Amino acid sequence: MTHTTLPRTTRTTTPPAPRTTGTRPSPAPSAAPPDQGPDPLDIWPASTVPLPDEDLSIGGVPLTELAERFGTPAYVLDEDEVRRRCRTYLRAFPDADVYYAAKAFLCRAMAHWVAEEGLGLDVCSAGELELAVTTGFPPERIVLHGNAKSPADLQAALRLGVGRIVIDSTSEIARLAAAVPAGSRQKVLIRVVPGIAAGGHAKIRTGTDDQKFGLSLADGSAQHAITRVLGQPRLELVGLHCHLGSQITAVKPYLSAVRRLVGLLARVHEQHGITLPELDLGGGHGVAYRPGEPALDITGLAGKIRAELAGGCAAAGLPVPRLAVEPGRAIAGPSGVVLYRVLSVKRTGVHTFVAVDGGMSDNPRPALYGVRYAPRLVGRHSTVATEPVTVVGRHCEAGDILASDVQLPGDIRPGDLIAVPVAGAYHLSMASGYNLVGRPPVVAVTSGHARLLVRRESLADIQERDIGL
Ligand SMILES: Cc1ncc(COP(=O)(O)O)c(C=O)c1O
Ligand SMILES: N[C@@H](CCCC[NH3+])C(=O)O
Repeated sequence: MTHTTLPRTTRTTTPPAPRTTGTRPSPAPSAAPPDQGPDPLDIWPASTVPLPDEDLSIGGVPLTELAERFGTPAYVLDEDEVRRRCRTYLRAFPDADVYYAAKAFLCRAMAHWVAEEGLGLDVCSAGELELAVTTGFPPERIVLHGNAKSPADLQAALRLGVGRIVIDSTSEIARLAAAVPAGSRQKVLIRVVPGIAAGGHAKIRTGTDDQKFGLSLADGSAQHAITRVLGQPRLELVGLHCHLGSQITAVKPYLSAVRRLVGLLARVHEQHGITLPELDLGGGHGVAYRPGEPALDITGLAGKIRAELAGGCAAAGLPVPRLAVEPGRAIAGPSGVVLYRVLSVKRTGVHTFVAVDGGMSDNPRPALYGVRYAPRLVGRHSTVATEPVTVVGRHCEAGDILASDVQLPGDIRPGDLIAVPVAGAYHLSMASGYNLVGRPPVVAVTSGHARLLVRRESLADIQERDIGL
């Protein structure tokens, strides 16, 4: 069996340092003194520089200028930060295939940057797939996922020639095999559930049994699926896949997964006499949403995975399979910032509610997982002491909370600009049309320039879809 390495033809060899690294004044005007905890800017893109009046620039562009030019709410993506994070992965995993998980955030520019950097792409729908391929993303560098792939997903994958399809259920096997044109073979992996609990919230843990993803090792479903796939001449089983969950900040669960999957590779070798050449460990690498929170160290993770894999394979008498990883959040998350304008401030006697012009329609994460963020007033220097406030959205739900119990100046008022870092992943990709407010635009910043990547969803867009009575 053969396997292909992701071509990295367009990647430049020396990653340039972020444009403004080293230009943050030290100490930064808005940075906390060392004895007062971590620097609040630690979780911002590396290009972030404090400006007068509590403004910040990202990619060389002041946030106040971006808010003026593009309106609010607006999502800002630091292109250099995205590229720098891609390169960190390629350096940490030089012998592996790194697939960016499009579900974290995808637009044409993002697909283009990721392709240029030499990564592959993990997609989970015909929509993500078509957007990437029509942007020029090489289909052979794409892996298709999904616990419930529709006929349209599979047809698009086969028509466009994706590199890998990850089998997630037994019923999918015959269906996929039947759709593969005669005379050709589709490379597939089997998504294995190793029975490992990891991830930032119960709703995003996928390595445990009894949830909707993958095929269990414990009950034999994974082994059964392997036998079934091997019986399909139009499918070429190239390896095993496993995705433990998301927002994982420890290395240990990954090492446990490696041990269990190497065990399965050894059993496959024994039972079927074949050596599977690939092992995809999925994504899930956690990031800090607030200063001082833990984040997974990618280079450390890579070294430990490599060692565990080499040791396990040597002990089992197997060659080391080619590794793949699928980071989403750790590439897109810290590269994005969202800007909101304050619309109202309400004091109930117990809480101060600072209501902004976005909300759960552009960021459902606090409502879904209780995630906490670190919003910041930008563009106005306040001399008033901070006090605890709750930043809420504009939607018709009391649970439309963006950040609870955060410190903002006591004179926070309508018209103020608020910026929230680590907003690049799973905000807009999970955005909804709730209350028909329209989804915010996406703006890229780099080298002192800003450009619109995705325009704001207008009332006309919304009305156009509704064909009437
Ligand atoms: C199969 C698969 N790969 C990769 C990812 C990316 O995860 P993360 O954004 O946490 O790195 C996900 C989402 O959790 C996933 O389901
Ligand atoms: N959507 C989740 C992560 C799930 C990842 C997709 N499998 C989040 O916002 O954290």
